[in-house]
Amino acid sequence: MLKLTNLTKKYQDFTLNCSLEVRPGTITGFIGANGAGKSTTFKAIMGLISNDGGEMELFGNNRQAPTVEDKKRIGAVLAESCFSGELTVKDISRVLAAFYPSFDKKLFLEKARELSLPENKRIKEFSTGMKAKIRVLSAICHQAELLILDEPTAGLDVVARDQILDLLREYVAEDENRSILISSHISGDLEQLCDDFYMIDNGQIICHEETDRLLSDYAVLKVSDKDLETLDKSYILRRRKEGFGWSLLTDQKRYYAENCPGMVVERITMDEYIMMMLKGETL
Ligand SMILES: Nc1ncnc2c1ncn2[C@@H]1O[C@H](COP(=O)(O)OP(=O)(O)OP(=O)(O)O)[C@@H](O)[C@H]1O
Repeated sequence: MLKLTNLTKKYQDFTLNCSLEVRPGTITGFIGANGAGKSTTFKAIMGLISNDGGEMELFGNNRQAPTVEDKKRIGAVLAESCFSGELTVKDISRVLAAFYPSFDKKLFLEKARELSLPENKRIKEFSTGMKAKIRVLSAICHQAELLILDEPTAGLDVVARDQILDLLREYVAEDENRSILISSHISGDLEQLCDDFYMIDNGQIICHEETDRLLSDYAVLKVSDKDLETLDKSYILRRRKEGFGWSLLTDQKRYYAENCPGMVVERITMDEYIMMMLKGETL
């Protein structure tokens, strides 16, 4: 569906070098700290900025940037983008119907009602959350095969976030070839939604993992300074100093549970994983 190989963008004090793949029928998460390079990657994929090297394969074709036809097959939500403040939901439905032959106006207006978006209010009078909802809705109502979503749930309350996540789940469930690439600072959203995820740090992809594997095989081990000295560290990915000793990130939870009786082996959340990967030391 989408494959980036060493896609490069150079700014004065920042270099992006990104390789990732979004397979048909999957939701791929894209995580990283502020300034890590997520929006730059999304903009490069959509051709909003030129790239300085690398390759992009989109719908099976090598591309420098998506063509007009490619764009009709993509639904995108990019940071800071929104419709003109003068438009209403009804106006937007007309604009999208004119651009996308496969735009489903009935679905759009129906979902807008479900999301409590008034049809005749202008976008400039919308709240931040309402704007976020209309952006996502606009991306999913033209039967796109690929969604590119940069922080689609930013600024939404818990209920609205849940509604958006449901929309995205429905979108993928309706057609097994549809895919999503999504970034979010809310790791719980990604944990619930994504099949796999990439983590980017300072412009470089530092890991790629299946979400199921993260939840089943990764763990945080809690050990004292003394225990750390004698521990088999073959499967330790990161360590962090704590008051009691060390927190250790492993991707071989069972190995330590079986071989180190008495050791505290804690289930990991996406948040802890991100913290360990970004703030922990390698051994
Ligand atoms: N137009 C630009 N000119 C120069 N540097 C830029 C430009 N756009 C982005 N950058 C730099 O590229 C780096 C990555 O920025 P980017 O917006 O991709 O991060 P991000 O991962 O999306 O962060 P956030 O989570 O805060 O949105 C930052 O150091 C930023 O200053």
